[in-house]
Amino acid sequence: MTITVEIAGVSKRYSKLHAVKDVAFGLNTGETVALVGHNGAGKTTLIKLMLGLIRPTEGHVRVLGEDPARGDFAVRQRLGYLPESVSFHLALTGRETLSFYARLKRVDLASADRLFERVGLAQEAVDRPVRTYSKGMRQRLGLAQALLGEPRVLLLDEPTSGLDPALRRSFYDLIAGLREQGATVMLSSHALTELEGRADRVIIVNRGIKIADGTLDELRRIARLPTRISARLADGGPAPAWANGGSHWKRTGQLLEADVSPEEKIRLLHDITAHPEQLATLTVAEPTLDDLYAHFLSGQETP
Ligand SMILES: Nc1ncnc2c1ncn2[C@@H]1O[C@H](COP(=O)(O)OP(=O)(O)OP(=O)(O)O)[C@@H](O)[C@H]1O
Repeated sequence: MTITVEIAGVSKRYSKLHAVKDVAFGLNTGETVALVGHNGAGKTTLIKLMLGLIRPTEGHVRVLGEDPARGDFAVRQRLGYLPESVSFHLALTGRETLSFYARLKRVDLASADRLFERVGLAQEAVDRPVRTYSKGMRQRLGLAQALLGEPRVLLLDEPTSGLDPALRRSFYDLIAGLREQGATVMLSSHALTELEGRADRVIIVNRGIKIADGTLDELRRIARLPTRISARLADGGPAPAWANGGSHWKRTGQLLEADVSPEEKIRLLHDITAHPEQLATLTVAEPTLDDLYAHFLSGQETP
C-alpha cells in the first residue's frame, strides 16, 4: 500500500474559528474512506485542503507527494472531485459539459465519451441539455466529470444525497470497481447506514477535530459497545440451560434478548448453538456505524 494523501498536523482558522484543528491522517491506494461528522464539523474544509483550494494555517497537506495548493497540473489531473451540489450549465448537453471538463484536464474526448457508459448515462441522454436531467442523471454526470483522467485520488462530498436506493447501489458498485483499480476514494457523508460494508475505514470529525479513525471492527473494539443477541426458541421444547443462567436475558414469549460484552459474546453463542434444535431463529446484531458515531460523539460538544 502506498500513501496517496497525507494530512499532518493540519489546522485551518478563519479569524478565531478553527474549521479544522490539528488533524492528521494518511490515505492509501485502494482504500475507500468515509469522512463523517455533523454539519459544520470540518469535512468540506478538509476536502478543500486536499484539493488545494485553501491552504492550511498550520501543518501540511500532500497529495500524490505534492502540495496541492501549489497548483501542480500533474497532481490536479490525477485528482477527481465531486462537489456536494453539482451545478452545470443547463443549456449545455451532457456531452458538451464533459468535453469542457475533459479539455480542462487535457483528457482525450474518446475516453471521456466512454465514461457515460461507465456511470450509466444512456446514449439517448448525453446529447440532451442538462436542463432536462433528473437529479440522479446530474449526479451521474458529476461523477463522470470526477472520473475524467482515471484519477488516483477521488474526493466525493455527499455523493449519494438525494439519490434513490437503486442509484445509490450502482454508485457504490462503481466505487468498489475504482477501489479494485487502486484508487483512493474519500467520501463525506451523513448516510451512515449505507457506508457499512462499503467504506474500509471511517474518520469521524467534530468541531474540526478528528475524534475517531479506523475500520468498523477497530472502532467497535475501541468503543466496546455491546452486541445484541436475539434468540427465538422453538415451540414446545424445554427452556435451554443458557436461558436460565446469567441475568441479562429479557424474555418476551419465546423471544430472548440480551446485550452482551465482546468477551461474553463468543461463549454465549457457543452455548446457544450447541443445541440448534432448541432455536427457531438467532440474530446477532453488532453495533452499527450509527451506534459508534453516537458513542464517539457522546460527551462532546457538537456545533
Ligand atoms: N470560508 C469560510 N469562512 C469562515 N468560516 C468558514 C469558512 N468555511 C467554513 N467555515 C466554518 O468552518 C466550520 C467547518 O465548516 P465545513 O464546511 O468544513 O463543515 P462540514 O463538515 O463540511 O459541514 P456540512 O456537513 O454542513 O457540509 C463551520 O463552522 C463553517 O461555518
